[in-house]
This record gives sequence, structure tokens and C-alpha cells, in this order.
Amino acid sequence: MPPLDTAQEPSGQQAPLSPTAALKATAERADNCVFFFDFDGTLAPIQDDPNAVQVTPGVLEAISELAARVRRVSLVSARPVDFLRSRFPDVPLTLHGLYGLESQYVPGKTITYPPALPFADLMTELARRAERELPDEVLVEFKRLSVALHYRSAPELRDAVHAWAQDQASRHGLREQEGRMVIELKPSVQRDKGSVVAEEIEDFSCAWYFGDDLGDLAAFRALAVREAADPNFLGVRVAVRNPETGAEVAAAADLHLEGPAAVPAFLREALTLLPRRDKP
Ligand SMILES: O=P(O)(O)OC[C@H]1O[C@H](O[C@H]2O[C@H](CO)[C@@H](O)[C@H](O)[C@H]2O)[C@H](O)[C@@H](O)[C@@H]1O
Repeated sequence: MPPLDTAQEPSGQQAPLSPTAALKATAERADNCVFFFDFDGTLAPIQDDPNAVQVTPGVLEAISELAARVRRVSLVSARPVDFLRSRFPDVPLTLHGLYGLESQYVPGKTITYPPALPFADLMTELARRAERELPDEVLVEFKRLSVALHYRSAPELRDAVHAWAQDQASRHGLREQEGRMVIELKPSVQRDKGSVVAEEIEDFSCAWYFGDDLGDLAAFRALAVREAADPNFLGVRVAVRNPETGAEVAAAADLHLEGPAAVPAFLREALTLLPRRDKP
């Protein structure tokens, strides 16, 4: 069965969106449509070592081709922008990293969200402290303006990691973001995937968002808010299923894909319904 037919709709939802109907409606307004993608668990499979992760085979080609068919393709990730660019070196993408604390609209020019800058020294110190104070099994990922504490190799440490992160967050006025076997400490600024998406869709009439994790729910909500305010806006939320956060993300989505391996096949099918366009 072709991938478009295997994308599933949430059971019980009224007037469910079929993938084909959504894509046909998208083709009619491709000049005003943006496709957003989360990175880990969506465009790339989950692995123990975050540095070793590469995109799923077929993703690079499909995303490159999609960028020639719609007005914009953006990545919205908790990874640093430099990491995202390294995985998509020559593809014309807008990149939002660190939950929108970093953005790259023009290749090579990364902009930092100014209110986050004063947190840089504290994050450096917290990463050092985490290395010293947390068990060796916890992988500390320092990302300049945030620190991710990974417990994938020892899931039983989740509560200890959470308690440590909570203590640091309350001492220093930081925010905690939970994800797939990871707890992240972030600056206490009003920036997340939802605010990034809300900002980007301002002058668009159509947006798709593909995500798998709890941090993606804010982006799903941003599409819902815009739809409620603008009946002509087409918003499509696609959940990439997984056994960890999949249920919560799937419950908030219009369409479901069975894991990151299903994404390139879905996009290839989608391309058959989206004609190439000449960009100005
Ligand atoms: O917003 P995303 O692009 O989905 O980034 C979320 C986190 O992704 C990475 O961690 C996750 O993927 C790792 C590699 O597969 C995996 O080992 C880990 O358990 C997952 O949580 C990344 O390392 C984090 O910094 C991101 O916050």
C-alpha cells in the first residue's frame, strides 16, 4: 500500500483530514505554504549517541525536492543550528535551533535570540557541574545556551536526573524541558517551538508540522491557534510515532506516520501531488 494511504488519521476525530485531501489543498496554495520538521525522531532515527545521528536515508533528497515545491521548508529543533546545517549542508532551509534560541535564515549567518545571551556563562557552568555531580551513565550535552541531560543508557536514573535538574532550575530561574530520555535546562525566556512557528506562519496561509516529541506540542498548538483565528488557514500536524512520547504527540495530530523510517516515503508520495514551482 502506498505511504499516503498508510498515514493514519486519529480515530474518532470529526471530519478527519485525509493525507491526499490535505496535500491537494496544499498544492493549491503551495506559494504560501511552509513545511516545518523537527529533527531527532522525525528526520533521523533515535540512537544512543546524539553526535552519531545522521538523517534517515532518502530524507535529504525528499526535503531538497520539497524546498523546490513550496514557499519555505524550516527545521525547528532543540539541536544547535550548526549541527542542523551539517546534516543539510546545501539545502535551502530556514533553521531554528535550541528551541528557537538560534535561527539561520541565510546560510552561515546564525542569529541568537538576544534575551538568551546572558545565560551563556551559567550554562557552561551547569554543564561542568552536571559532569561532576551526575552519575557517569548520564550523557551531558552542552549546547551553548542549554544543557541536555541524557539518561537513555540508564532509564532508571530518570528521577535522579529530574531531581537534579529541578533543583538547578529553581536555584537559577531556568526552565526544564522533558523529552525522549532527556531532560534539558533552558533559559527562562519566552521562546519555544510554538513561538517560532507562530512567528513564521504570520504571512502564510498553510503550514505542515512533523514532530515526535513533547517539545513539538507547542508547535502543534501554534497551528491550532492560527486555524481558530483564521478559517482560511490550513494547518496539518503530523505525528511521527514512537514508543516513548508517541501517544501524547499522536493524540494532538491530524495524521500519523509509523516512525522516522516512514517519513521519506511519505514525502516522496507527497511530491507527486505538489508540482515544482519557479521561485522568484
Ligand atoms: O527537537 P529535536 O530535533 O527533536 O531534538 C530533541 C533532542 O534530540 C536529541 O536527543 C534525542 O535524540 C538522541 C539521538 O537519537 C537520543 O540519544 C536522545 O535520547 C533523544 O532525546 C538531542 O541530543 C537533544 O539535544 C535534543 O534536545
